[in-house]
Amino acid sequence: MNAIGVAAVAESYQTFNPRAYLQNNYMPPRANFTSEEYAVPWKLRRLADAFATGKIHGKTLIDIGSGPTIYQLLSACDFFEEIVATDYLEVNRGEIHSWVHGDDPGAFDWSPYIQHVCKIEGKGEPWKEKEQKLKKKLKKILPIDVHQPNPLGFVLSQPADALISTFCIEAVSPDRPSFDRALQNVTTLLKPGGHFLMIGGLEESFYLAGEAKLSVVPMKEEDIKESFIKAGYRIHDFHSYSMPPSLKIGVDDVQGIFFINGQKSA
Ligand SMILES: Nc1ncnc2c1ncn2[C@@H]1O[C@@H](CSCCNC[C@@H]2Cc3ccc([N+](=O)[O-])cc3CN2)[C@@H](O)[C@H]1O
Repeated sequence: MNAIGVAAVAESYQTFNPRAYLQNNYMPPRANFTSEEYAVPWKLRRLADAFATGKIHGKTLIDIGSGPTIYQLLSACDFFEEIVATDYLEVNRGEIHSWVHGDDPGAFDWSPYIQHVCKIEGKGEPWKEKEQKLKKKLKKILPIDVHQPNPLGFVLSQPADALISTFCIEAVSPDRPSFDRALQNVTTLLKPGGHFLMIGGLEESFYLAGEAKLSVVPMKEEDIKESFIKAGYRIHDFHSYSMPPSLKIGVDDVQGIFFINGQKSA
């Protein structure tokens, strides 16, 4: 492991500002729900379609590097008994805790996301029901370090039935070998035969979150596929999205977004 690079990443995250990060990526123009040509509806569609197959379900889903967001869990919540959110930073775990417990008037408003997901899932589910369902299932919000062979420490009782992760591993890995090692580390948390849904940035080298400027290891489509195969996954589905110029707003240099559905070999 590139210990110096990983330490530098950890240092850079000390000034990560969750509110600035949410503003940059989860408010307009990126949070434009009018068409799936925009990034957020594209991501929500990928996740809704993956869970709609009914093939990804079980007792526990772990979200790797949740950040301060919960949108990535909205379509999953019908298919798991419990959902575990994780992040390296207490400030991000605190943002999720505030949303779950509704005890902070300044907490981020995810209702447009919940309404959009209910609409595209087409089950006629009232959005407040989905909101309550997710809050009830989000039972644990744990510290994680994907660079540790045992990313959750020894907290986990048994392997998860599925993993999900959005924009995390490429944004915390100084180089490709570190990315591959981190993917292998988190794969130990998943049962054989379990699915891992990952969304992330393509060809991204940096992003901003308030004072913090974070480095990202630029990954191409083929790099992601190769890393998943090396980590022992069968690739069930892969989609990529190209960032329109209107969404290149200076908060990062991301060129596109990938979605991958991998199944851990039994
Ligand atoms: N060692 C570690 N282990 C686990 N998690 C760790 C570790 N270190 C930091 N973390 C944790 O991982 C981080 C996850 S947020 C990473 C952001 N990724 C880049 C950003 C995301 C984004 C979002 C949306 C759109 N879009 O167009 O819609 C584009 C883009 C592209 N830019 C952060 O929560 C940190 O706290």
